[in-house]
Amino acid sequence: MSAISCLSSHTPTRLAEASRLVAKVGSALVTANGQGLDEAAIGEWARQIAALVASGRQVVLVSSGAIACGMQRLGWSKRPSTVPELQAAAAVGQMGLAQIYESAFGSHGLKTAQVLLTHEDLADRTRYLNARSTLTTLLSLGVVPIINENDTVVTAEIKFGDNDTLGALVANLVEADALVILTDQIGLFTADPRKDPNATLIQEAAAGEPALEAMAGGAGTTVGTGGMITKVLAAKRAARSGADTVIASGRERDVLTRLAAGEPIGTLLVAQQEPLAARKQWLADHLQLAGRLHLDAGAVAALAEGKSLLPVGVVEVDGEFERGAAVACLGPDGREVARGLTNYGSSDARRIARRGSHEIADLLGYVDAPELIHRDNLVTL
Ligand SMILES: Nc1ncnc2c1ncn2[C@@H]1O[C@H](COP(=O)(O)OP(=O)(O)O)[C@@H](O)[C@H]1O
Ligand SMILES: N[C@@H](CCC(=O)OP(=O)(O)O)C(=O)O
Repeated sequence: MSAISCLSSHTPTRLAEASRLVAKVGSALVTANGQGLDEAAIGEWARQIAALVASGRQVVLVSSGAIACGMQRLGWSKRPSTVPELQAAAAVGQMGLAQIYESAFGSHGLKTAQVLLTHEDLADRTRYLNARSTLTTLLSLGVVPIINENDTVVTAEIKFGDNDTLGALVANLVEADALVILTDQIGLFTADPRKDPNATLIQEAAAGEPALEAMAGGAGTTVGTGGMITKVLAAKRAARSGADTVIASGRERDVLTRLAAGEPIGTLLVAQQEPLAARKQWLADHLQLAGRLHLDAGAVAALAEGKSLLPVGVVEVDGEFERGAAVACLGPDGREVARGLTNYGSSDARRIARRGSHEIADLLGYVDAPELIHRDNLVTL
């Protein structure tokens, strides 16, 4: 049996016990492949989510489609190439999304809340905690939060871009039990089925299994962003907080309610690790880091054993950063092995790199801490 073959596809899945779910619907689905918002499909998901809420579950919906909807409202047949035009389309289209969700859920007696997030909102610890308490309050009030990226204010460099990543970060933020990614395929295939007619569906695998990344390709249409690779990586991220991920077709009849009843549909990517502590989770979810510390092999081994990072194991420091910044720790092969919040800014870190902790006072004239990164502020990857 290969590492990615079915584990237990005929037994009810853990989704049957999931009390908090994040469902993500992709651009291609929401907009019927860019042809304007698919009201019938949106009505179907709203009906199913209303049934889940009525049964005591909490559901967060991450919905794409602002840019595609805005393009249609503005009468643009081609996706614009400039960032301000894309942002303008998103601003126009987000109104369409909000309107349609409000009325679809309203017809089932449910209230919705619009939450637009950026990468920076989730990287800043205070804003992250604010977003978390707002979302959990909305859920406890029985409201369905509808989340999208705040496309209008972000620049290309700091965009989530695809909403799969955003869905995973939201699943971690609210500590969801499951992330359900609905798309235009019935699941993850061994290769892109648009290109390989012999591709077969993966029914179940471990989230984070490296072989999955080799199978997953890019977006299938010009409307979608990211494709399957971002979904596979999203499952890996969501697994860090213990959430299982399902990739399934949003056009499958009653897909959400059947999944929540434990029925195996699409591809189930099972979280296999113990959930990280909330603070470490936040650290692991940073998409951008302020600098990079190059470690020697001994330091890499020490981190793997759960120890703090001492300056003696750091051979080089890249970037300019302040004390308290989130930085990457790279092994001798250049791979990121850990990340953490540094006790020293970059210029001091350079001065104490390769030196024993007892030398810090002489080198800097002060000692903040004997470690460059304390193990409580460090997460290994
Ligand atoms: N291994 C794979 N299995 C299934 N689909 C794949 C695979 N690799 C690439 N794809 C493509 O990913 C597309 C879905 O991603 P995307 O276009 O970004 O949609 P969405 O807007 O739902 O995120 C599919 O239409 C398919 O063409
Ligand atoms: N935030 C963008 C969505 C980005 C996007 O298309 O993502 P995806 O649904 O993952 O292909 C929008 O609303 O247009």
